Amino acid sequence: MFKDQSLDTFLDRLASADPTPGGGSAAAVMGAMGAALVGMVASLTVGKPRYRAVEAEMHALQAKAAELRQRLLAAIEADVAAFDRVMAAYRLPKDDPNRGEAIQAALKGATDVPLACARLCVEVIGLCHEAAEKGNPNVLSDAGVGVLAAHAALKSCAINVTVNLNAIRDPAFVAERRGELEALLDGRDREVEQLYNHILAKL
Ligand SMILES: Nc1nc(=O)c2c([nH]1)NC[C@@H]1CN(c3ccc(C(=O)N[C@@H](CCC(=O)O)C(=O)O)cc3)C=[N+]21
Repeated sequence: MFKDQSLDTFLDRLASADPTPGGGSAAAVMGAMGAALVGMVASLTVGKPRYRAVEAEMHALQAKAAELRQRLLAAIEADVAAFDRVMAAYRLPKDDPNRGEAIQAALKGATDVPLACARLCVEVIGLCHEAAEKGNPNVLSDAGVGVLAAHAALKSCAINVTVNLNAIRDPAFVAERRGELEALLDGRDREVEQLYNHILAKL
């Protein structure tokens, strides 16, 4: 399991010529890192008398961040499985009558994994706002790193969804997924840029 490997081993495998883990798994790692940074802000806020007013919210934030981190960590593995299936389908003999269908089915799976990951990243970005606004100000910069990581993850998921959709021949599937992706991305650059600038100004 990739998630149980050391960071060093994971990065070696990412850098290798093996197709997986690929950019899809890297996106999930970035998202998980964003969630972990929200967790850090919440952990450094709870239990301190100075932040008693936000104690309950910070506990909830901590729990939500932990859950999202767990789900994004699972997406590392899910993306490996989904993209391995794509590679395996492409490697079927060219004259195999099932090859085309196998590729299409695999591409759909390899689209839905990063799309699900994108949804989680949008949630992490939402949590970063709360961490920045109500968390311990000593770690405001960490909330900033978290939102940038989650945003990089979201946009990376969008790249993988898009590249796969471009090879899918089912117009209804493509339109539906593209629509959801656009909704997830809508206004996000501006939102993150604003939070980033707000954080920078308060450091
Ligand atoms: N959910 C998802 N996750 C991904 O990680 C993902 C994705 N979708 N969609 C597409 C991109 C691109 N990507 C590649 C990785 C390795 C090769 C690769 O190893 N190519 C070899 C050929 C390999 C072979 O044919 O055996 C080469 O170019 O020489 C290609 C493409 C992963 N992506």
